[in-house]
Amino acid sequence: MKNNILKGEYMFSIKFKTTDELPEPSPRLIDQIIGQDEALNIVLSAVKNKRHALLLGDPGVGKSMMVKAVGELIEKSSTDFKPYTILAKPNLKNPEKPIVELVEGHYEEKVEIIKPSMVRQPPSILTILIFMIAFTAITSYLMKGLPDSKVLGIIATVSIVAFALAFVIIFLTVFGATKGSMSNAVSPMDLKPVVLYECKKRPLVRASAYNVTKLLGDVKHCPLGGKPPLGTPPHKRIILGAIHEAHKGILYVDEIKTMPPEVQDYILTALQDKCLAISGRNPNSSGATVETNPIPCDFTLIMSGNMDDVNNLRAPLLDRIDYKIVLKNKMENTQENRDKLLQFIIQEIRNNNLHPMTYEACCEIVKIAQLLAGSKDRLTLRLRRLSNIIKMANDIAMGKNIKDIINEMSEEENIKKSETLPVNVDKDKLKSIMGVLNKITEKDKENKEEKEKTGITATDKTKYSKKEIKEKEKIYIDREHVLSVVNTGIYSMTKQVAIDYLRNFKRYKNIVPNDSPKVGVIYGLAVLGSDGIGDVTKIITQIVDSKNPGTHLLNITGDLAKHSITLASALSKKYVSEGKLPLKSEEEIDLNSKEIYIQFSQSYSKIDGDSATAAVCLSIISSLLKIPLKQDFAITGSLDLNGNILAIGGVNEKINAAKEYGFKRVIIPESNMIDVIDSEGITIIPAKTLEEIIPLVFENTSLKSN
Ligand SMILES: Nc1ncnc2c1ncn2[C@@H]1O[C@H](COP(=O)(O)OP(=O)(O)OP(=O)(O)O)[C@@H](O)[C@H]1O
Repeated sequence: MKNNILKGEYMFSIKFKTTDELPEPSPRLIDQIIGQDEALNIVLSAVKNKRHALLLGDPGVGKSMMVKAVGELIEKSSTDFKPYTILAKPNLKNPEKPIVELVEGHYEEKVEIIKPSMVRQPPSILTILIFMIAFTAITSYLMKGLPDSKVLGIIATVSIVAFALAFVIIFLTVFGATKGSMSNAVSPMDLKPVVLYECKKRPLVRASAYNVTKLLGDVKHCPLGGKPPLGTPPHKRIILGAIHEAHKGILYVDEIKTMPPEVQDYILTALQDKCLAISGRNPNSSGATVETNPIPCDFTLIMSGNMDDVNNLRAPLLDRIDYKIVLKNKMENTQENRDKLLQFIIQEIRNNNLHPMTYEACCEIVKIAQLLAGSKDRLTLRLRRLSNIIKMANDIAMGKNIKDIINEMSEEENIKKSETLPVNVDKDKLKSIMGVLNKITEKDKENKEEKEKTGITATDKTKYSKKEIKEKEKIYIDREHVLSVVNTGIYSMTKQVAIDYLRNFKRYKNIVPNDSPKVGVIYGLAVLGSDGIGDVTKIITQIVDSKNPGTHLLNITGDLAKHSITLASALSKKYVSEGKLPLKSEEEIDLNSKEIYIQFSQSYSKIDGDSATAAVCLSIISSLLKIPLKQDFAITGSLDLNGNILAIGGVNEKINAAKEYGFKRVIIPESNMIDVIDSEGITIIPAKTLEEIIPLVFENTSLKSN
């Protein structure tokens, strides 16, 4: 039954031709999460008990989705939640320290009558003028009554100073700045409290770790012009942080890799004190001098990131996170899980408003899920990638392929060109001719497109009833559409680079599958890029007699590869010296005088890994014994010092490469057989030990007859 899963009949527990026959999936996000039951239960329990949690896992396994689903649930269970409002008020004693208050329950704005006595106003121009007149009158009166010229002189000096002072004040008031901008000026409107945030239901606030302002809040600076206008009092310039908006709810911080250390310190303080003051984040702005009182922020913290990102978190913060939850990136390939994958396909179609999918296309998606999981008995849970493939297959089904886009663009280009015709061409006439021509070709194109899509032409449409046309017009995402996404690799950069590399380079590669047997020449298998594709590598060994015996590696840069080839060299020498191999050697071999050269021919990219160990070992044995190797196979497999062939990665990509290059056989480690998804078109030989495969790879004439 397991072997048949790809042929169709046992793929899903439900029979259908297209997904539009299947029941609608649940609209609740929590029911839409597949394959992460364990993690989901822990997150739910953490949130219920107000414990902090850290979600770790590969990209696109559903970390954000899980938090959103939890948010949806808490929103609905907010019956015991008391709404609150956060207000900012001016601090008349110290304007740079505005007061932020949390008001529980429903907040109603009070219309406060502000007495002028509450406000300290700067002297007005009129006051200064009256003061000046009075001062002049008093001075002249005094001057009249004072006969002593010395006293007169003093008074005259004081008057000049007073006049000068008054002049400066008037000058500054009129020309330098407005009254409102003077340091202590407060208009009655500026005394009104400002509502910073109204929270009516248990909040789930999301912020990216790198967005410091969004996360911790800020005080806007007071630029000349712009907003806020010059002279806006500090309490009106406060921006609340996500950390405060999440009070009594959940704060979800993603992208922890990008969280600066000082932000981690602030979060730590907030977790400990359950409140955090806001001050201006930009040290060069006027906001930096403002600091509020500590504002309540009692939240449950959920953070997420990829596994390696955890290294960016400071130990004291990590220590305060109760649950560290690792999400799975694969699930077992059982019928129950394939049904879940089908549920995911239907969800994606519904959530993204896509066309329905045929049964065959769904089967292909399962196959891709296996390929991305790297094994036949696993299905990937990196579902964003699958979702992208489904969306792109939908676009292709709608006829939006790359060629169409280029055609559309060149049509626009043609129209633009016609706009810039030489002056002697009658543009209007040309346009009308082009219009007629375009109409004719458009009709043809329409008919052709319609026929391709629905089997009926646009002109034929008149012959069918509305219901029949609707049925025929329906677009389905088919297997071909899914395959064209996968084959072009448009969902992955590394895959495209690998495809491009192979497309350009393959024709220059000196790979001759199924050639006559050759000494020291063997074909190994590799995978290019992390999401890459398989490739065949020609490995050649040459041995020369020398006084400096040793093994030299060519084209090898990776450390692991270097070590594995040292192992292969040692093991091959051991086999040859012991003479236990079932191979006829032509002559006695003096291993002490052999210098071994191993070349990974035409491999210009960085090579690493140990999956070529078995191939290299066979190649050295062949060269030492001068026995030709068959050329109809490619081989992959790591080796241990006892000659056991060990499992490798990317087996399916490697098998595909051997198939594509036209090899008849491929030898893989026996332990990798569980991973093989598609064995059609090539003979797969599982191997446990090196000795076991010797009769299969060397020419029969070279084998000892026991
Ligand atoms: N377990 C899942 N069940 C159903 N759909 C999923 C699941 N995981 C991912 N998806 C699909 O992939 C999309 C992206 O998932 P999400 O953003 O939650 O991934 P993530 O783990 O937060 O990724 P990243 O680490 O890149 O932020 C979802 O909107 C959904 O369509």
